[in-house]
Amino acid sequence: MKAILALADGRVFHGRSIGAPGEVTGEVVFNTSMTGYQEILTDPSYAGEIVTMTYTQIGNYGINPEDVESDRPHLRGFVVREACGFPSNWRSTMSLDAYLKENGIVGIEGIDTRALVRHIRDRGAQTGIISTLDSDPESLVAKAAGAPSIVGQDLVRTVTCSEPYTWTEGLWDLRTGYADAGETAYRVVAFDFGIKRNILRNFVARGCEVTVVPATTSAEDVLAMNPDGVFLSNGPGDPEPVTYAQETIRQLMGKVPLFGICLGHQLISLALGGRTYKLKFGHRGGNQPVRRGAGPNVEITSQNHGFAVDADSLRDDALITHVNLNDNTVEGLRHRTMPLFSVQYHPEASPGPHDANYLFDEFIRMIKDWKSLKTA
Ligand SMILES: NC(=O)CC[C@H](N)C(=O)O
Repeated sequence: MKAILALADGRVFHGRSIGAPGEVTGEVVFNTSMTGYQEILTDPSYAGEIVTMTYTQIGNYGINPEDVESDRPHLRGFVVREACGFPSNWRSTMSLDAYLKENGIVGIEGIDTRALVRHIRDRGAQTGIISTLDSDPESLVAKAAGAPSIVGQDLVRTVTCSEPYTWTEGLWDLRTGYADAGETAYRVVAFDFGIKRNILRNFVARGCEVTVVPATTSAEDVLAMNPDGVFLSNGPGDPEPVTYAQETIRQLMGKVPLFGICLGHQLISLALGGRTYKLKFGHRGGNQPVRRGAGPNVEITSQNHGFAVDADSLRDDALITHVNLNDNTVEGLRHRTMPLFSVQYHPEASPGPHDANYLFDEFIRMIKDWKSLKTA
């Protein structure tokens, strides 16, 4: 079956349908990871986005029920050069195409993804449409141009959990699979703005009793749970309209150690009085170089964000700890007096890289120090 991808600025690509038939609009972005397509499909941060994979063949190790970051795919559409129809992997239980169909995700293959990515890099990420229903390019471009922009929308409300829950699964091991929770020493409350499971697994692996709470939970309710630390998760879309979370974070600052990843980092920055802005085409991939501190230390990181924190908008009480070496944008910060730090990238990255995994240990250290101060 034929499918068309059209961009708001008039560029049109003709290809073949993969996954479900239909028509979807969203922000067209690209990801340069060579592996991890299951994690990308199920990362709630991609809600509202049509994701293009730059790697030429996707689906070659199939789909398994374990390598997921949430219970279902969240992105709006999926664009690949070639969707592999004959996966080879002992863990695979179905093909990419079957998985997309089962979950109602509209996709397209067989287009020149290099041309698409160069276009987005030159002109910027923008709204687009994938359709198997409408074959008129002009009509599709008009629909893409008329689709709502990702800027100004609160997409967190569309992915957050409705009730608090406890998380007990630890990290995965090749021989034994996912670990069970062992003895717990710290109580962590994790805000679900679109949380990825591997973050929760990293907390469990470090002896945390983890309670996940909805995005709209009040500071008062969180403090009533008597946490040793509070985590602010990744999540989709523009951080600016998520004002309720910024207010909650403002109320929690200085009362309990805080750690934020990606959207959580952006929300912390806004709560500190900073500003965020939309990047031209974002950072999405597994090889983004980040400089740590002022010295020569570089981490290769996994990233997925379309917005960034404006360095000039941060006051002196926020110390910029990490910087992206491709474009010098802010990748991490720490407060000079309050127990609080955050990163724009993903220390939990599954399938890696794992250079930044030490950040979970830093949070545990911060919790320990805070606990000993309280009891001193
Ligand atoms: N992974 C994330 O948390 C992404 C944060 C935010 N939605 C952005 O695109 O910048």
